[in-house]
Amino acid sequence: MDNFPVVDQPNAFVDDYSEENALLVKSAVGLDSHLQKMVGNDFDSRMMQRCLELAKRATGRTSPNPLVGAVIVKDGEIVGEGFHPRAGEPHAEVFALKAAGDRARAATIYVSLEPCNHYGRTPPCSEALIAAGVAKVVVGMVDPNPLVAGGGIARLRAAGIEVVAGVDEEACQKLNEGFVHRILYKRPLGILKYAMTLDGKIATSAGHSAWVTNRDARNEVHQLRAACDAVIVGGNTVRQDNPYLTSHQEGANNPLRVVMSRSLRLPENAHLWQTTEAPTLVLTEVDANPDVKELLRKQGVEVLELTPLTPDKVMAYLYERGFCSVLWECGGILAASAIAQGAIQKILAFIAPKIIGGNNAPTPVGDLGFTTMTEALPLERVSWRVVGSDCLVEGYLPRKS
Ligand SMILES: Nc1c(N[C@@H]2O[C@H](COP(=O)(O)O)[C@@H](O)[C@H]2O)[nH]c(=O)[nH]c1=O
Ligand SMILES: [Zn+2]
Repeated sequence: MDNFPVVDQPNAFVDDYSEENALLVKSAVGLDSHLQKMVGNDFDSRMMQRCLELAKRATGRTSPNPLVGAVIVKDGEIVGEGFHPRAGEPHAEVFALKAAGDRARAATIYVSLEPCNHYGRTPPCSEALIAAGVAKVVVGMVDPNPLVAGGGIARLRAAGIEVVAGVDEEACQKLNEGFVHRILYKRPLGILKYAMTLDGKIATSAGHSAWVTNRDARNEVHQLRAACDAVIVGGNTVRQDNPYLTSHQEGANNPLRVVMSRSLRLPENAHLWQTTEAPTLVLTEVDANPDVKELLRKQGVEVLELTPLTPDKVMAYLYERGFCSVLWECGGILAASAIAQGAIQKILAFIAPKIIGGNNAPTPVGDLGFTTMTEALPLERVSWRVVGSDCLVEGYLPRKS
């Protein structure tokens, strides 16, 4: 399944694309002669799904840019593919065009995000598509970036190219929800993830939390981390759980591990400082213990002072750092503060069918100051699915007006 040379070596294939590779890709997508006869939405949707598959090859590596995939089809055959590997490198369309060469002329290109129309770190893809002589462009979603925002589509149409927009739009939007949020609100998308028992506890009253969920759910969390730019915990979580916060997957992205600690009462030896597969950033306040700062820095940990250290300030800082999505894996007190400050938009709650009891056992979200049920935050766009023996509930917090 993984043997697409054009995909596994995104940059190499610019020069390396061969007829043989084209055939490999073609058969991998299942474009046999009977599928070549598919027309209209089924075919468009299939090609857009392929774009998304390609885009995901760069999961966690493109911020502040989006994940984008492109496929060029000529006479029912894929003649070029590409994806955006990271910010500063060519866009998906450019890789696909290089791969297709002359075969791009009069072809259709599928791209999961509207082609850009601006000179950024790279020249506009709209002009590259016009120069290559493509006949039709099928777009997944319009680019919310004000530098593009429909301008790419308009430019292509003005050049006489047929443009179809909105194919599998929902899936395209979902893949880049962090990028879209970043562009619209000038903050990374905040995702609060927690694992609780059926009676709403994240640990026993003695603080023991390994493990609430089953292995499948934990694997899912690792994948989630690989798709995020940063993961945030508070000092308490470091002291109690001594987590790694990595994606635990060979070759996958690891997020920046962020610890928020005003007091800097942190253990001298923690997995976070002793593992090097992912960078660690400790955020604290200006007057925090200088000895601990020194000790952390000596262990290769980046230490920064943000005073006052609040969730919104942290998200503002991570936005400046170019991040699109940030995973909050903190305890209830920090989670409540992050929700109250609007630092969290999305909730992922793993629910394990276990009962732990205990009046003092911690819960996923601390006090929000609500006294009546009418104040409860109603999640929107809620969905749930079974992950191993657990249930995963996903939803979005309403935006404050
Ligand atoms: N990565 C990507 C696009 N990204 C668009 O271009 C912006 C970044 O431009 P630049 O700084 O030049 O890389 C990014 O914010 C988004 O609006 N566009 C596309 O057509 N295809 C791509 O593969
Ligand atoms: Zn572009």
